[in-house]
Amino acid sequence: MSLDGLRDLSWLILSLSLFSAAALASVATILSFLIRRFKQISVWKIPGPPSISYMSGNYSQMFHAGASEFHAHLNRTYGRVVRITGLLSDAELVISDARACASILVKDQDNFEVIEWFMEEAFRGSSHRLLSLKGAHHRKLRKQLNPVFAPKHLRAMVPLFHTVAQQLREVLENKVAHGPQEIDLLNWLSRLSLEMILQGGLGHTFDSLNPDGGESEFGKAIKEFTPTMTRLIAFCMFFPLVSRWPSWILRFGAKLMPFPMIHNIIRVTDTIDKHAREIFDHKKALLKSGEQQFAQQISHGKDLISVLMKSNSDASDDERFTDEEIMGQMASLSFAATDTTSTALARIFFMLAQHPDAQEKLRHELDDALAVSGANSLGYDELGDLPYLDAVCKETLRMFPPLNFAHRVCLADTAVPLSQAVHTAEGPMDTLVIPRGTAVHVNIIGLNRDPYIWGADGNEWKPERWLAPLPGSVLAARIPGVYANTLTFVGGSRSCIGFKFSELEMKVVLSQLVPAFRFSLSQTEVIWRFGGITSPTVKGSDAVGPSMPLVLQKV
Ligand code: HEM
Repeated sequence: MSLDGLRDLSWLILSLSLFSAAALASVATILSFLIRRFKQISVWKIPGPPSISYMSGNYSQMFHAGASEFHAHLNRTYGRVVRITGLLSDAELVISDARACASILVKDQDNFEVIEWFMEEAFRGSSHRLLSLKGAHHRKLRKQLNPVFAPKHLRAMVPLFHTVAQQLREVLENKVAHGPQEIDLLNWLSRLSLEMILQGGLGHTFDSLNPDGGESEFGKAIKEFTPTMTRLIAFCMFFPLVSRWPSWILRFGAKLMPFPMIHNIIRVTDTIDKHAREIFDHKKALLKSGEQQFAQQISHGKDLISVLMKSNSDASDDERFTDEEIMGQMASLSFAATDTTSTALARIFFMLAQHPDAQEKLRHELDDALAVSGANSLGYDELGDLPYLDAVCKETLRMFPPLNFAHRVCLADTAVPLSQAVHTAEGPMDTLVIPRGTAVHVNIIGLNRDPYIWGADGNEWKPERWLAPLPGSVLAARIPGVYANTLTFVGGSRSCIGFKFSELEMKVVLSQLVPAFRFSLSQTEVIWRFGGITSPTVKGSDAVGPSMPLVLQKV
């Protein structure tokens, strides 16, 4: 056979193989869908809202900026277990039943994969990452990482937190030096939270609180991460089908897809990775140069990644983090820590502005504590001993969790017990059988406000509820959360690793700003919009993005 003939034959074989592989993959996908549809018959019996579109089901009601009202409607009308319709009329579940949440988040957690981290894994370039890992590998790395967040390391971080918070205090003092001013506080809290995790988490700075400086490329990418990810939730139904594929294939396929939001997430994660690598290389070089050089970092070597790198040098081979894993950690910590904490802080200041009495009470408590300490800032134990400060944080995080949902996808058919039976047309159902591939939205805000748990005033912001013993119904519910009987930081091995870091950061910032400024609502109406993280926006200014004007006045 001639050379040309051989070439034609190999092309033919290659084309046929590709065609057969594509045909097989399509048949497998369709079969998997059909099997799931069949298994989902029991899920369809669960009451839920009518679908409004064959293509997108209830997604346009569930995941748009004004969706909070729809989420509350689901709880009011259908209760703690609600069936909604997803993409291509797939059945999905929205669950705030405490026992079911305990099964999904803790007991049977290996059967319920985190959609966001999974997607992060799919779209990131490097072959090693940390918090996007699953099952045993995730548990192993999480176990190794937990000590980095131990109280002794957080305690050492308090002076650094105060320095950053004081920097913000000075910026704001300059702004209100000649009288009360309306200030977009969210903008400053976002810069502050970024700087806190940069300095406290990574031992680095982008000088984010410089009033003359712009936003860093890293900061922009961090801000874009969660909203971009949330837009991708519609694709979650396909993940169980591809979850075992290597990430380089997923990434290659994702680049070929005609969806700008997928290209966006690749760009965002690449940018975060690029900066994480630069910061890591710098830290590694310092560590090599010796203890003295390492301590010259902005955090004096007390940041989380420095602690990890130092303990890593002494770790045994099988416990040692690879460089790639440390970098993956740096990226994950940065985006997990920034917008969550800044919007939580923004909500606290907003509530204090709405409730001047509570603001005054908090100011008194902080002023008294400062007077007793005789210093210009409160230490770790002093901050931990202030009951009203604690109550304000807990109540705000209960009523307004920055993340309304923890999204999961079921990886294996699972029987999930319920605290309270669901009433279907065919009678009560006290165990849910969730088929593989079903998306499950753990309804954090629904459980945090459940009137059967928290009482008839569960929907009201009342810090005082934390100053007395909690009602027996709260303890009886056995809420599987790591923080204050709420799901704000969820529970199980996937719970928020940084919740104590975040709590401490919030308390430090409140202790610096509340004694210095009086906060009141401005004439401009602020509304809170759902979008992965619930954030404030000026009513009618959709294009401008999140912002929260408040009036600040020197005390
Ligand atoms: C008010 C602030 C915060 C809130 C409300 C919050 C909430 C959460 C929630 C709900 C999860 C679980 C998501 C899921 O399972 O679907 C989570 C995970 C995580 N958070 Fe936070 N977070 C906050 C601050 C922080 C901070 C400051 C850090 C780092 C210093 C951090 C680091 C992480 C990491 C690394 C994970 C993944 C844990 C894992 O998969 O093992 N978070 N967070």
